[in-house]
Amino acid sequence: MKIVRVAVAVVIIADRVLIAKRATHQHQGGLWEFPGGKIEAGEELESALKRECKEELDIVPSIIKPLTVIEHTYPDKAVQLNVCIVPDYLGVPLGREGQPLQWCRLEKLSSYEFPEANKSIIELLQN
Ligand SMILES: Nc1nc2c([nH]c(=O)n2[C@@H]2O[C@H](COP(=O)(O)OP(=O)(O)OP(=O)(O)O)[C@@H](O)[C@H]2O)c(=O)[nH]1
Ligand SMILES: [Mg+2]
Repeated sequence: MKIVRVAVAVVIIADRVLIAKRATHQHQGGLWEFPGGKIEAGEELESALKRECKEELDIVPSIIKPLTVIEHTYPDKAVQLNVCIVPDYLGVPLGREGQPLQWCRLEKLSSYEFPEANKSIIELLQN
């Protein structure tokens, strides 16, 4: 299976993380996620992350710190999540694609339903 490379932004301010709800028609629809999306051919991770943050949240990350890379194979799709921490940004986040947003306390992350691949990200964030 071809691996889809994805840029994932974990926007954290103090003890809260910005999460978004995936639309029902999307892959892993109805679950919560960290904003982000597919890295285009020839695109750098940072550029993809900034582009997705603008497209999905209308913010511009001012600091980007690589956190981890996670490879996960769903029954229908293989993904490589390139997860970055965004501890600062310009603008005011809004769900530009109509997706609900939530500032979730780190300790509460486990009470939201995320795609399987996110489990180890959440563990990392909470430890
Ligand atoms: N953005 C994002 N994608 C995730 C997460 N966890 C996870 O397994 N994925 C998977 O990564 C893949 C790509 O993400 P995406 O659907 O947001 O890509 P995109 O923004 O380019 O969307 P589009 O294809 O609707 O245009 C999806 O298959 C999605 O299920 C996550 O926390 N955030
Ligand atoms: Mg996306």
